[in-house]
Amino acid sequence: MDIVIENIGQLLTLDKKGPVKGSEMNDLSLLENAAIGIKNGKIEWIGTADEATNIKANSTIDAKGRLVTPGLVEPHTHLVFGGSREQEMALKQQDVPYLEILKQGGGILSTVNATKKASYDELLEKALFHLDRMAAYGITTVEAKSGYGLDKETELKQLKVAKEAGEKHPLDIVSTFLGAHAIPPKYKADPEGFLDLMAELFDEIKAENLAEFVDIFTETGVFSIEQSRHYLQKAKDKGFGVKIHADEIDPLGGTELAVELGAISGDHLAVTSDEGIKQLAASDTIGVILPGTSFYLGKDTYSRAREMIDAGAAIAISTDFNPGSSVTENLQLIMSIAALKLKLSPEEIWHAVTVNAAHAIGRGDQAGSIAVGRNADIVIWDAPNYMYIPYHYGVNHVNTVIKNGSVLFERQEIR
Ligand SMILES: O=C(O)CC1=NCN=C1
Ligand SMILES: [Zn+2]
Repeated sequence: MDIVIENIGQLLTLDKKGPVKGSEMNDLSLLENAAIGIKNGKIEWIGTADEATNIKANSTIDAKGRLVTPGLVEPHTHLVFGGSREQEMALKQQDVPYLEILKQGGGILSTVNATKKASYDELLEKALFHLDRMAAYGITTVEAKSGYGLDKETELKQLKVAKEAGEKHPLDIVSTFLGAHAIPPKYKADPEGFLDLMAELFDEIKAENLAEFVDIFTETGVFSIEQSRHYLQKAKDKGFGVKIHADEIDPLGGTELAVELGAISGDHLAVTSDEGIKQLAASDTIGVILPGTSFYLGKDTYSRAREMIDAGAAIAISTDFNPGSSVTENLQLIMSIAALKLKLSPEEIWHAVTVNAAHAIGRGDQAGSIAVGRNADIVIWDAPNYMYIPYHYGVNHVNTVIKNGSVLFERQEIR
């Protein structure tokens, strides 16, 4: 054995077929006084602390009775972007609505301008920097969207940056093409024409393996249900999985569209209708809930994720890391907001940041669980149990992050 992690107080394996739905999300199996054996970057053995004493290993890590879980899976980020939008904070404080800022040419369009100006290397360096911070927060697999180009050249630039970031950085990246993120000014009167332009990229993106999913912002003032249906059907016909930024601000019925199209996930779902909750619960589409965005946009209402799970849906949660509507890589903070504002139990939250998040990006067989044969993506936490993480909010509880069997991050003691 290469490494044995011994003296694990509480081990959450989350070793379930998944996606985990409804009341199943509350059924969290855990092992106490456990140990894990790692060999060639994979999990080779899981057992008790006593059994571990008979195992020869090149090195051991003493978990000192702490919590150990799978590496977190981040299913929804806008990782690759130029610039920043701190100047919009004042508008948010004056309660200028998100869609109004966008209409005035700010918001997404402001980041589009900055992304077009940024060089490939600047975008790559920035993405690697944010991936380092995500790793330090315990995240070991990340979904990354394009969507700040809104022209062929810049959308491809973003996707190529994400691909190279995945090759250069130890975290695993899953890419999504979000060229349909907003309508650029020159297509203001012709959103369909813009979607046709973005759809022309499908063949090249598929051929160069630049994205596995195609996503669209279905929202008032962006793309309608009909435009989204037509565009995503084209993407499905080209062999892409589909996702939808659905029911974030206005309840257009994006959740129902995600279910209708067999989307792997419907994301945001902040204002999903009763009918949408019913259809989601009866489907295989995973609801990816972004409560940090509701918080950051100063919303009084949050996704009805509690009702979604009670109705039988599979739910994942995410930071929605992006430069305008949720500027944080701290998925642990989102776990706390999910507890306090979505009223999810700690058990549901742990399913939502591991096994269900992995399934929401097509990695259910590779990430989000600790099981023999899986990649050794593991986090040792400075916490006695799994309830502690959502309970103690806003800080980083990570002690050690292991990715494919290598230690990526260890908290440094200052004393
Ligand atoms: O504002 C942004 O940059 C990201 C976003 N897209 C749709 N909702 C939020
Ligand atoms: Zn988003």
